[in-house]
Amino acid sequence: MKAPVRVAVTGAAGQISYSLLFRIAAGEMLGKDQPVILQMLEITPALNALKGVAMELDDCAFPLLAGMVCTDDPNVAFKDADYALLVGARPRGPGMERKDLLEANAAIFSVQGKAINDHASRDIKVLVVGNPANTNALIAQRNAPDIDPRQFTAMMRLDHNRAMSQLAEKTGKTINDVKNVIIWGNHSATQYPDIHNTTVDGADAMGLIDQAWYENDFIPTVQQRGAAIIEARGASSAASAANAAIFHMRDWALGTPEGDYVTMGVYSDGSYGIEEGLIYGYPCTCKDGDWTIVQGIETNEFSREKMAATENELKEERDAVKDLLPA
Ligand SMILES: NC(=O)c1ccc[n+]([C@@H]2O[C@H](COP(=O)([O-])OP(=O)(O)OC[C@H]3O[C@@H](n4cnc5c(N)ncnc54)[C@H](O)[C@@H]3O)[C@@H](O)[C@H]2O)c1
Ligand SMILES: O=C(O)C[C@H](O)C(=O)O
Repeated sequence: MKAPVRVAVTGAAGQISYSLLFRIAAGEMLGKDQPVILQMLEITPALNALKGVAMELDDCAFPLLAGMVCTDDPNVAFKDADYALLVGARPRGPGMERKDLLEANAAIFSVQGKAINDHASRDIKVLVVGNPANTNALIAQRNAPDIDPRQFTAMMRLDHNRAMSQLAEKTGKTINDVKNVIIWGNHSATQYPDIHNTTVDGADAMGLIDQAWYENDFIPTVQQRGAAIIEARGASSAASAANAAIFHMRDWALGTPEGDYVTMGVYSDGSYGIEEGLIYGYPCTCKDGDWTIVQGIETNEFSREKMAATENELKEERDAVKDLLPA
């Protein structure tokens, strides 16, 4: 048996975490041979609810669950953490854009970035789920100057999965047939779902659909899917968000399959002309616990315009929280 790793999860009594923690403890994120210690963070008034979640985790008798910590102190939650899933934040309601949450949520991520900097493993892998995820990831990263910025990522995988599923349905194929989808940019309504390099059952995706469906149906459906779920459920996506978090971390830790790539919100190195230092959705492959931005993808004018629009929104969000970004 491997030595246990420490996985910090914030917002651990919230709705996403209720779909997330049990799957992590079951080995679906880091493998069926990897014991985990769950270090769960909540705000003080939610500690009793968190206790209930911990009791249920106990009652599952998961062989891989090697320990649990329940706390309202970020310094305790991130102590020696090897992985951190930053879920705890307010979700949006009907009629809101995700960036409307910036004011409510941004401060959470500066505090947690500092706690990660001071207490976590130097090799920690951080995934930010709480919205607006890319800019919250930027805030956490900038408040953790002693940790490599590449170790802070934002969740774009839900958008990626949504795009795969829409395309499989449209073409009458299965998810397993869809390869190399990209969601460029921000986890917001400006994200750009790009299928110019996608194949479906080996065929070029753009050849299987028409441009009008791509522009007027597919792109807005994927961009607005979070709002559509809120409208239908009366609450933001939870199980699918937890699933995307599991997939993101699993692929980062254990590697992406040969011949496919995934979308991750990662620290821009200037690839594809995007400003360095933004947390931007890029096509990535992962190997040996590290990610690489896929290079050499051709982008046409339509794509470049959309990639720039979502980049501009990320710059605006960054400028709106500049007080929380130490130089
Ligand atoms: N990136 C994505 O694709 C994606 C998908 C779905 C939801 N989200 C976002 O994830 C976040 C959580 O969603 P949810 O549905 O689980 O919300 P929720 O309200 O059910 O749970 C959030 C939990 O976070 C806790 N919390 C608040 N402040 C905290 C802090 N400082 N430290 C620790 N815990 C704290 C709350 O007490 C609550 O239990 C929201 O911001 C939502 O918009 C992102
Ligand atoms: O849309 C939201 O506010 C929740 C989440 O980001 C989603 O995409 O489902």
